[in-house]
Amino acid sequence: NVVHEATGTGTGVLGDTKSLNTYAYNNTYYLFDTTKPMNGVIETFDNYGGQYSSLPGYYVTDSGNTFYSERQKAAVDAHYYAGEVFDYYYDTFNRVSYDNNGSDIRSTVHYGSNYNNAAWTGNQMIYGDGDGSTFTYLSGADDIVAHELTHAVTDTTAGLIYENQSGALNESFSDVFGYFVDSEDWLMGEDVYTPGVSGDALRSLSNPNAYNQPDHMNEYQNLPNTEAGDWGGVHINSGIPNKAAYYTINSLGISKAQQIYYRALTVYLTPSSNFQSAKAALQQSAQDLYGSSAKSAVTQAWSNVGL
Ligand SMILES: O=C(O)[C@H](CCc1ccccc1)CC1(C(=O)N[C@@H](Cc2c[nH]c3ccccc23)C(=O)O)CCCC1
Ligand SMILES: [Ca+2]
Ligand SMILES: [Zn+2]
Repeated sequence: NVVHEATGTGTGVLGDTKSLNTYAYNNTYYLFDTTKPMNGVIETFDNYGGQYSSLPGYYVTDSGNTFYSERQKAAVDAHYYAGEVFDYYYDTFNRVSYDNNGSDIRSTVHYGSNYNNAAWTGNQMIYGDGDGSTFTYLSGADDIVAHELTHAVTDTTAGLIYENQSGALNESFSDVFGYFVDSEDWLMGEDVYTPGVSGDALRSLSNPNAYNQPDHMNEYQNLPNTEAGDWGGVHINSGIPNKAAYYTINSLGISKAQQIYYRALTVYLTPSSNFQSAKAALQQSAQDLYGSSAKSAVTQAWSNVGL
C-alpha cells in the first residue's frame, strides 16, 4: 500500500470549489495535509455529533478525492482554512503552526447537534453545524477559523487569562487576527451568521456598537466572572480593544499593524495583562518596529476609546 500526498477538490460551505491537500492510503483519500514544514500535519475529522465517538472522531475520507457532498462541506472549509491560517502565520511571521514548533492542527466538524458555536478546546478546533437559522456550518468562515487558531497562538505565547480585561484582550486578538486573515471586511463571522439574512455578522471591529459591544471605556460592562457572565464579558468588552485596533489599522495600514500586534502578543503581553498594559505593549511594539510616529498612532487609537 503506497502512502503519498495528493491534491483533491471539494465544495465549501458557500458552494465554492477549492483544491485540498489530501493523503492517499489504501485506495482512499484523507483530509490530511502533510505539505507544511516541520512535519506538522493539518487533519480534519467528523465526529457525527458525538453519536459514535467523542473527539476527534473519524478522519474525513473520500474514495475519489472529490469532497463534494453536503456532509463534506464543513470539513472542506475547516481543512482548507486551517491551511490558509497556517500559511498566514508562516508567511507573515515565520511562525510554524500555532506553537511555532510545527504541532499538528486538528479540526472536528459536525460537533454537537445544531451547535451554534465553535471553539479551540485547548487541543483542537471544534465546529458546530449551527441550527441553520442563527448559523450555518461555522467552519465556512475563514475569520472564525483564524479566530480559533489564534486562541492557540495566544495560549502558547501571552497566555492571556480568559476572564475580565485579559480575557477581553484574548478575544480581541483573535478577532483582530481574524481580520488580518479576512481583511476584506471589518466583520466577524459574516459568512456563516444568519444564512437567511445578508449584511449582518457576529461582531464588527469598525462599529462594535452595531452588535451590542462597547467601543469606549465608559461603556465597559462589569459582568460576573462566571460562564453566564461570559467570564466578565470577554466577548462583550473585546469591542473596546477591537475599536482601538480598527483605528490603528486605519492609520498605519495592515502590513505594519499586523507586525505590531504580533510583536505585542509574542514579546510583551503576559497572562494578566489588562487594557492599559496592552496599550503600552502595542505602543512599545510600534516604537520598536517603526519608530515614534507609529507609536503616536497607537497612542491616538487607544485614547479614542478612552484609555
Ligand atoms: O472562540 C470563541 O471565543 C468562542 C468559543 C465559545 C465557547 C467557549 C467555551 C466552550 C465552548 C464554546 C466561539 C466564537 C464566539 O465568538 N462565540 C461567542 C458568540 C456566540 C456564538 N454562538 C453563540 C451562541 C449563543 C451565545 C453566544 C454565541 C460566544 O460563545 O459568546 C468565536 C468566533 C465565532 C464563535
Ligand atoms: Ca470577516
Ligand atoms: Zn474567541
